[in-house]
Amino acid sequence: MLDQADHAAMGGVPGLADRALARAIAGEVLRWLVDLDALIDSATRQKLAGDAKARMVLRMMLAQWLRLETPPHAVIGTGLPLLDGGPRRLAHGVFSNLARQKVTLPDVPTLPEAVASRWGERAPAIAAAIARPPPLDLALRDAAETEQWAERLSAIVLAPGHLRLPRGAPVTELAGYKEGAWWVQDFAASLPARLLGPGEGKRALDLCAAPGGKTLQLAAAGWQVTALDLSEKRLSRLRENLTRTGLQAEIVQADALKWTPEEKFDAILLDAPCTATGTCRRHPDVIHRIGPKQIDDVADLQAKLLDRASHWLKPGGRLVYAVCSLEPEEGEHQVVGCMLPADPIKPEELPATVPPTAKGWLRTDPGMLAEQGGMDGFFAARWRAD
Ligand SMILES: C[S@@+](CC[C@H](N)C(=O)[O-])C[C@H]1O[C@@H](n2cnc3c(N)ncnc32)[C@H](O)[C@@H]1O
Repeated sequence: MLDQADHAAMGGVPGLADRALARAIAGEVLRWLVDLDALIDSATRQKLAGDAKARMVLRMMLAQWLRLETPPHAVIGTGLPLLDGGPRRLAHGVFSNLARQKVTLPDVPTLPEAVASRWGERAPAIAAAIARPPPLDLALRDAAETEQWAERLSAIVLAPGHLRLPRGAPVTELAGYKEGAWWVQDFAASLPARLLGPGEGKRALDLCAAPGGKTLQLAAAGWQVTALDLSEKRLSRLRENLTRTGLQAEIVQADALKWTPEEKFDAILLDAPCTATGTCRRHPDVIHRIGPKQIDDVADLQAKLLDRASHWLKPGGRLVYAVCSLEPEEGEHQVVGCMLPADPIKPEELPATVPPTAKGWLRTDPGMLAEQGGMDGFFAARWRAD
């Protein structure tokens, strides 16, 4: 969602540096929204409406000063003109008052109450992970070259085939980008495809495949991949990724709720559409945008997709269901509805830093791997057809 808004909003912003700054301000406002609003409310006699333009501009000004370390006079110079013909004096007074008091933000962003109660005891670690944008993770086309690429890119190794670089690295200028030696993929997002093992030329369906991080992984692991997605626009990114990496997959644009395969598969990866709350470090808009209604709607779609996919396996074939969501309704609750025999994940199938749960599922949280910059929240489970 933030990416879509970004695309629409950036139309009138010339220059890469200005766009990066606008994106950084939006990201910081979304991460620290509750705390920024508390500061604004502490300095106004009458509470500003939630959607008042003065509040919006003050949030941006405070985020620039408190998070992006822009000096107050520069913030005033760029922020107040946004309120020309409006409550400019009010905003000036509020900002100057807070700057004089040298207010600060807490170490960890405060989550909206409903979100904190939804995430329960996991909430503090997730909130801490939201405080900073995440580092850059790369999945390698050839895991045997892990050490070599780690050295070339000055990266740390998270697991065979997966590297981490500091955030802000210019992706298209990094060694190996042009020749397609790697693609950008959060470490947690790389785990579900690992659960299908090597392909040895057998057929895999990547259901809900675009923009294709997991298609690339499956193809690189030797699967003969059919990549299906509803969105032609997102599939065009999958095509670009295949071209850049020199990997291959058959691409199908279709609605998985209507499509039926002509032949069954040895493996299916259903990376279902979800609320994506597990990506809150990168997309902090999900903290404010997702609530029970969005969770219910998507859980309904996930159940239908899982049911359909469970009929498309050859005997002995394996199905992995995955979502980048932190919500049990999309993960733990969802999988109990699948009628196939469970195929619990074994510890030796995953990197030691992310062991499976007692039930043999995968559950990651943004608060895991905290020292190295966290990871997306993912859930995955696996079944094997009789
Ligand atoms: C979580 S994303 C997939 C990410 C992808 N697996 C990857 O690793 O890059 C979910 C995808 O489901 C697709 N989708 C949603 N509803 C669908 C449907 N009814 N049939 C097929 N694809 C659908 C969306 O277009 C979106 O690309």
